[in-house]
Amino acid sequence: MEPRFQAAFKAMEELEKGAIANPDEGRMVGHYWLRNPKLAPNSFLRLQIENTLEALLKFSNDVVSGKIKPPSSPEGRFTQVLSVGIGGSALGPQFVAEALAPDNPPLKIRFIDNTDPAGIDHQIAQLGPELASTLVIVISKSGGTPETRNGLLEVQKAFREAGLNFAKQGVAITQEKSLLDNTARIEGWLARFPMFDWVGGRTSEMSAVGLLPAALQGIDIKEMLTGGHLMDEANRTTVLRNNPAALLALCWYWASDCVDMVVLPYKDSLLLFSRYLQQLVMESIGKEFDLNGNRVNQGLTVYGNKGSTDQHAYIQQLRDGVHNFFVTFIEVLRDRPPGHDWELEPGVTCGDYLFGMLQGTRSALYSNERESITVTVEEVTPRSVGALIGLYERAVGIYASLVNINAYHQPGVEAGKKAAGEVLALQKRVLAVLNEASCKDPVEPLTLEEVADRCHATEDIEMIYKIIAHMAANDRAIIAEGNCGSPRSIKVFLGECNVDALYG
Ligand SMILES: O=P(O)(O)OC[C@H]1O[C@](O)(CO)[C@@H](O)[C@@H]1O
Repeated sequence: MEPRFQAAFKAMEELEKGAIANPDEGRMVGHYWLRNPKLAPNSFLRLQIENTLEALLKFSNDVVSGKIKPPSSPEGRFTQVLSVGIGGSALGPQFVAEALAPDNPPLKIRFIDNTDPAGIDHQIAQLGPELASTLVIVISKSGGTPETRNGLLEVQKAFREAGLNFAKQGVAITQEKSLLDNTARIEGWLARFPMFDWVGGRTSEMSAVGLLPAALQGIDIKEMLTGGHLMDEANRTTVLRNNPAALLALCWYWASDCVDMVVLPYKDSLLLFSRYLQQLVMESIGKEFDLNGNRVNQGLTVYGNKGSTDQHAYIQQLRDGVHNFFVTFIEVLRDRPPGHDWELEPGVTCGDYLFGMLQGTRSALYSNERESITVTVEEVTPRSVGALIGLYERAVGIYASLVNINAYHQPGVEAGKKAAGEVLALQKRVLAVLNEASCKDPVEPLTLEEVADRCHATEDIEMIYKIIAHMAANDRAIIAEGNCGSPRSIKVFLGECNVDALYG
């Protein structure tokens, strides 16, 4: 493997110097500069990074100290953060909050990371009167992701209904001049922080995306950056056996007949690490074509929660069942902060049990020829979390070089987004057809075949059935009579005719 690693190291060196490492999108890949701005290929980018860090530190200090206040909160200061974002604009902040937020943070954080109305309602309801002291951070690199836009619109509605001025409590993190940036600027939001073209969503935790929410929770973000920076330095050696990320990528390569990567941190606070890695690894490595255009269908499937909890869920299958995986144990040496430990039986602490479970599971797997990797950190601190993120970011990049794919684009995601748009367009046509039939006198109930025919979408009849079932279940003025279980029996019409839509 040595020559291939030397090629991967060279590619990484070029990437760090500002090469167009994401060729399809014509982009540089600069997340390593975030923790060492001196590496940035020019002084303009270096200053952008430094100024953004300085600005967000000042902003978070002012919010935490109460210098920046919400306009109409009885507490007189911000007490909550509501983060609206999805994918790379949520997973890092969620992981870091779970891993590092103190028990009583200066601001507590909540997330809206979906376009599920009930989920959004739940988050807003949980805030209750504290909405008045909630700082809403809307995070979207592109500034146009529909789920995030919907979350924003829902939150803004809640603010209006509570008689609050959203702009005075809203912060945008997005690329300059994106739709979100323009909205925030025109509406005069409290603050805006930039996302950079050369930082991908899934590697954005150490940009404003991850750093601002972390700082507001009282997490030492400079330590996170230091951890990432030190890890990057260790990963720059071209001596394979001394390079942690290269060794990790080598293990993945060695195990790549087993495409399932089970990540098991034995530490509750690292529960969301595997969820975070799911995007980082799968969106980066899961590719149809290699860089030469050959179909390769690459991928590593990441899952896992935490040990020893998962031992009582699926470890049975790992030990005895289908052998299509390798496990990564994340071992944390420090059980508790110093001075808090006690022996619950002579010579044994609670943490000793956790340790025993990890080692026992590892041995039990090994005895049945199931291989594993162990990543050990001394304790969960901002520095070690920064280092873990740095380790996996670099391992993904190196692995991508080994299998000759572009780790930094996500063409497959676009297909789903486009298809979702087509479903919503079809829904509008269905509504128009139903409206026309429902405006007749007498109303003309239609079968699904008739709806599909009039929509000129006979091939989409199943989707039309789904659209109608969904709308009928949601008080949308659609009346569907018949038996859901036998779609041919269904007849549909609207409860009222919308004359404007008919002629508009
Ligand atoms: O930050 P944005 O532009 O809203 O995108 C959110 C996420 O959507 C994706 O583009 C596709 O899932 C991710 O790569 C990204 O992290």
